[in-house]
Amino acid sequence: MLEVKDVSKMFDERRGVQQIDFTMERGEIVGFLGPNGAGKTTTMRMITGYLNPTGGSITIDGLSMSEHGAKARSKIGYLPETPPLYPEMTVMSYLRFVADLRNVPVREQKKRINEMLDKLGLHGREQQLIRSLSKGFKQRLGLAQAIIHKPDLLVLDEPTSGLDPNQIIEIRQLIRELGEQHTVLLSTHILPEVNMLCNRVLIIHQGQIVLDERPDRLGTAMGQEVSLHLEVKGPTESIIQVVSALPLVTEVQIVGDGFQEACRKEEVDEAPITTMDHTDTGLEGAGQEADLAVQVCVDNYELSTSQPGVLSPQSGETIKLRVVSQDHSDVREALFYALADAGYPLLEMKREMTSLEDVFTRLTTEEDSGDA
Ligand SMILES: Nc1ncnc2c1ncn2[C@@H]1O[C@H](COP(=O)(O)OP(=O)(O)OP(=O)(O)O)[C@@H](O)[C@H]1O
Repeated sequence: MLEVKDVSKMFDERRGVQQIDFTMERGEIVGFLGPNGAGKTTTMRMITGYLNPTGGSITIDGLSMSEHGAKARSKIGYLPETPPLYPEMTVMSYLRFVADLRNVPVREQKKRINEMLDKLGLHGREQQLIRSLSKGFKQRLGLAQAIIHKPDLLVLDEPTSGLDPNQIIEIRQLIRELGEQHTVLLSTHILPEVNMLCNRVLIIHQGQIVLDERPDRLGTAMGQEVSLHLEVKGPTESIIQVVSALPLVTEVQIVGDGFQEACRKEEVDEAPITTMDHTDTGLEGAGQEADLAVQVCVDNYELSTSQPGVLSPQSGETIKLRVVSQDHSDVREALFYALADAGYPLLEMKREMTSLEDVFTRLTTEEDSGDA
C-alpha cells in the first residue's frame, strides 16, 4: 500500500536522507527507529506530502504523491511530533474544524466526531479549551485529527514522547487498537515500544535505511544463530542422543550446572560448556537410525557418546542444552515429541532472541564510513 522508492532529500551536503527504499503492506505496524537527526521526521514528512523529495518516488495505493498529491494525502493520517492543535479552540470546535479540513461530508460529521470522542476517550471534554488539556489528552486529540477522515495509512512521529508512564500505556493501547484498522508507520525512541506494537522494524542511520526486518528475526538479520535453550530431566548421554538424532538439529551444547556436576563425577576439569557438532551425520529424515558421530568436547578432553556411563548424572538430575537448527528451522515441536517419546520430561524451552537494543546499538554507533 505504501512504496517509498529511492527517495532522497538533501538539505545540504551532509544532512538529509539518501535513497530510502521500503514498502509497507496493508495491516502492518512498522516501527521506524533511528538516533537523533537520522532522518525519521524528514522521511515521514515526505510520505505525508509536507516535504517534497529531491529524488525518488512515493506511492500510496498506486497514487503517486508527486502527481496526485491531494488524493494521495487523503489516504494518510499524520500525527507530527508536536500535534497541530489550536490552544484557544475547544475540543469540539477543533474536531469540527479538522472534519471540514479533511473533507468529511457534512452529513457524516456529527457521527464521525462522536466516533472520535468514543474511540479516543474524549467524551466529557467537548467544551474544554485545548490549552487546558493534559499532554496525554492533547495527544489523544492529535490522534483524533489524524484518523477523522478514516485514512488507510497512519503516520505517527514519536506519539508517546513526553508523556507520563500512565499516559504512555494509554496511548500505546490506542495505537494497538488503531493498528487493527489502519496500516501504521510509527517512529519512536523507545525500543521496547517496537517489540510491543510492531510487526516490522526499520532502522535509519545517517539518512539511510540500515535494517528492515521482523522483530523476531533480528538475530538472523544480523547473521547471528538462533538457538533454543532446553532444560530436560534425565541422563545426559541419552538426552543428547535423542536431541542430536533430529535431522534438522545441527549443534547441541550442554550448558550450566548439570554438566559441571557430571564432569566432576568423572574428575574432569570443570568445563561449563561443551559442543557437539551434528552437521555431518548423513541423516535425511526423521525416524532414521542416527549415526551418532557425535562427540562431547570438554576442552581437550573428548568423550564419545557411544561409551555409555562416561557421563551419567544421577537419576532425577536435569541438564540444560543449547540447540541450534539448520537454517534457523523451527524444531520446537520435534524436540518436544522426541523427548516425550523417549520419556525425558522437557522442563523448559525458550528461544534466545537477539535484542533490538543490541541491534540498534551495533547499527547506529558505527563510524561514518565511506559505504555508510
Ligand atoms: N529544514 C531543514 N533544514 C536543514 N536541515 C534539516 C531540516 N530538517 C531536517 N534537517 C536535517 O536533516 C537531518 C535529519 O533530520 P530529521 O529531523 O529528519 O531527523 P530525526 O531522525 O527525525 O531526528 P529526531 O529523532 O531528533 O527527531 C538532520 O541532520 C537535520 O538537522
